[in-house]
Amino acid sequence: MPESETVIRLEGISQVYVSEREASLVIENLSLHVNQGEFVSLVGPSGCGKTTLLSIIAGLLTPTAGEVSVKGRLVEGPSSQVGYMLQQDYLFPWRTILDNALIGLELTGRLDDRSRIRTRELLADMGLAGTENQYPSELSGGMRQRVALIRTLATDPGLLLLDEPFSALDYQTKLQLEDLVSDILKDSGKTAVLVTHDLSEAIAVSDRIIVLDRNPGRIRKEFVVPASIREAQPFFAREQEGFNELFQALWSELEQSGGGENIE
Ligand SMILES: Nc1ncnc2c1ncn2[C@@H]1O[C@H](COP(=O)(O)OP(=O)(O)OP(=O)(O)O)[C@@H](O)[C@H]1O
Repeated sequence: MPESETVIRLEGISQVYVSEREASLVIENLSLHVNQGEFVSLVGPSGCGKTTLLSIIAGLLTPTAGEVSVKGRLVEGPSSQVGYMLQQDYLFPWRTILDNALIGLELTGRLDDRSRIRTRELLADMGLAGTENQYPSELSGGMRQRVALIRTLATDPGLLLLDEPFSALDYQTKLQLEDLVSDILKDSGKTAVLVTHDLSEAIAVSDRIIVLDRNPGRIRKEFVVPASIREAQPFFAREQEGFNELFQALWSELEQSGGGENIE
């Protein structure tokens, strides 16, 4: 793979958290490359360092050791190249839906007529036309999470970091949002890293799945999702040949890593 096609490069990453009582090695010597347009999921037992890794890629946390670069640049802090979406929508209750969706553009000094029109289009594309002047409390959980997604996409980041963005949603809404996110990423050629405890979700949306071990966090095993599953929309991916076999293989790895307890 040529250098230019690698979007995320983690080299020898270690993370030690130090508290008053102890120092704990949470991630040890982890290296990972993610290529342009790839959708990679991180799965693993609770506490194996998945969110810590996303924070390091996002530039919110400087690793204790190792190097991280995004699109060939060393990460030294947050960048508008990277969009981060979390399990909770963190919409501001006092701002309207449109103003919530525009906040990233506002904060990065890129709010103009064009970006405002584009954000309104995104709201309409995602079935939220007519909600622009409403407040978050007037919307359902699934609608609010779509607004959070639009807020993340409005700044047009090349890389999306998704930390369990669908886990608080009901099953039907979760499937709809998986399809939506997958379509958007495929159409725009964006790169994404998803943290999830849901193995079916990981298989349905990803090109590659990384299973992590804990104490300390390391890569245990990597699975490439077969083309027939990758090419199907997430909803139909679950019916493809090979889906159940991959689910069993992932489940077995997670059990051995001691992480069966939170896995769906
Ligand atoms: N700021 C911090 N200070 C000290 N320890 C931390 C800090 N953040 C995380 N940890 C610890 O580091 C370990 C990894 O946490 P992290 O949240 O990255 O794991 P995770 O794999 O995302 O877990 P989960 O699946 O439960 O969300 C855990 O043991 C956690 O308690």
